[in-house]
Amino acid sequence: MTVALHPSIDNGIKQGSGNFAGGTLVCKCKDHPVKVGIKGDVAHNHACGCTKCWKPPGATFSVVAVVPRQNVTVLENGDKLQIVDPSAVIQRYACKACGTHMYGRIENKGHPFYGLDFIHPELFQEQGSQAPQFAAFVSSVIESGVKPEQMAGIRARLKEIGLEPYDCLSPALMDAIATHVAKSKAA
Ligand SMILES: N[C@@H](CCC(=O)N[C@@H](CS)C(=O)NCC(=O)O)C(=O)O
Ligand SMILES: [Zn+2]
Ligand SMILES: [Zn+2]
Repeated sequence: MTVALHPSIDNGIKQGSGNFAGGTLVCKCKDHPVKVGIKGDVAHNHACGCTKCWKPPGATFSVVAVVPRQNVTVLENGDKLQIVDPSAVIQRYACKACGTHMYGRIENKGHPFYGLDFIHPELFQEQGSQAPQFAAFVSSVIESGVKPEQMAGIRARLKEIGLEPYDCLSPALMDAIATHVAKSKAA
């Protein structure tokens, strides 16, 4: 049986249109859903295996991307949002009723990713946003109950659908973080 990763990638990666103008993220509530407007396309879309990123029921991975924080606007029913863990680096705003994470924000101005919000593109009501590019924090799925002996199959399946598996972030993002740290130390 094929390993289930996430419903939006299990049947193969659907490429983005390349000119996604933005759209609206909608939570899973039937009544009064939270709606969040996003300007422009997402960047660095990826599968994340960490325990903190929101996943739909049954998924092993989250699918998460970033957008500039000024491109994120709560449009409707923002009173239903609450921060999941105020002590986390990424403050994830989730719907109190259905649990869906609508956006995650970094408030530490010294953080390498300050200025970028984390969102889940599967919540767009529109099609065409950037496709996932790689898989991050793959070994972390073990913390959610995946057996270590399942990891070879999971990594093989990620590669099969075109997502290179990494146990932290991709080399490009790890280099960006290290560059930020080096510059902060030099300053
Ligand atoms: N192994 C840990 C990794 C958690 C982690 O470091 N997640 C990354 C990727 S989302 C991160 O940047 N976390 C910051 C945060 O969650 O606030 C877990 O699965 O809980
Ligand atoms: Zn909801
Ligand atoms: Zn994560």
